[in-house]
Amino acid sequence: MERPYFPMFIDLTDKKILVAGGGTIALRRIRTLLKFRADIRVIAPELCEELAQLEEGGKIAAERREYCTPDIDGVQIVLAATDDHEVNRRIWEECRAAGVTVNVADDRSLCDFYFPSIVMTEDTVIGINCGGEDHAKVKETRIKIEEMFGE
Ligand SMILES: C[C@@]1(CC(=O)O)c2cc3[nH]c(cc4nc(cc5[nH]c(cc(n2)[C@H]1CCC(=O)O)[C@@](C)(CC(=O)O)[C@@H]5CCC(=O)O)C(CC(=O)O)=C4CCC(=O)O)c(CCC(=O)O)c3CC(=O)O
Ligand SMILES: NC(=O)C1=CN([C@@H]2O[C@H](COP(=O)(O)OP(=O)(O)OC[C@H]3O[C@@H](n4cnc5c(N)ncnc54)[C@H](O)[C@@H]3O)[C@@H](O)[C@H]2O)C=CC1
Repeated sequence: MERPYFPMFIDLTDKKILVAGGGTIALRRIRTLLKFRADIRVIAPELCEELAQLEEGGKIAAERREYCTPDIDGVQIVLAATDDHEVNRRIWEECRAAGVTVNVADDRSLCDFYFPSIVMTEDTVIGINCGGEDHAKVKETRIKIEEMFGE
């Protein structure tokens, strides 16, 4: 690994998280974040069906419109997960300028942190990452660990 990132286990219960984008990747990541009782707001012109259900169930807040700059005010963590590279890059620039921690799903070079793959048991949380270099290996490793725990 050329540039390993430090795995830091943080309390999400007091953090506001903004997710720009409401598609497949946003959904996968929000499902993970909800296990850690995060406070999540989604901004996207279109939300996939499952995210709409999470909104109806009161699990997340959502607004159906394009991302705009004031959305990052008062937020601690931002996930840029739209399908528009320019928008994701603009979000990164604005978060950088405002000192907000940001992850950009379509560009590993613009990630303050990588989104981990997670195996969670009753008393253990295992985060997996390959330094941004091998998404497939992260997934394989997650499956191996799940098998180890009999999940
Ligand atoms: C660097 C990182 C930054 C970050 O986003 O945080 C990143 C970046 C990128 N991923 C891309 C593609 C894919 N990623 C996956 C899967 C996962 N990717 C995840 C994490 C990360 N992905 C971060 C660290 C990873 C590491 O350490 O290597 C996981 C663990 C977590 C999660 O996403 O929930 C999850 C596995 C979860 C599990 O199964 O357990 C699949 C497969 C699939 O979707 O099934 C594909 C499609 C196939 C392929 O390309 O391999 C692209 C190109 C996008 C494009 O083409 O536009 C980029 C952009 C780039 O590399 O610059
Ligand atoms: N890091 C990872 O693991 C992976 C990342 N990707 C990347 O993630 C990104 C998202 O992919 P998917 O979720 O599959 O796309 P998708 O097409 O399912 O969803 C895109 C979402 O972005 C929203 N969107 C578009 N313009 C927007 C704007 N201006 N403001 C707010 N929201 C906006 C759309 O309304 C939609 O909800 C892509 O850039 C893709 O390349 C894809 C696969 C894996």
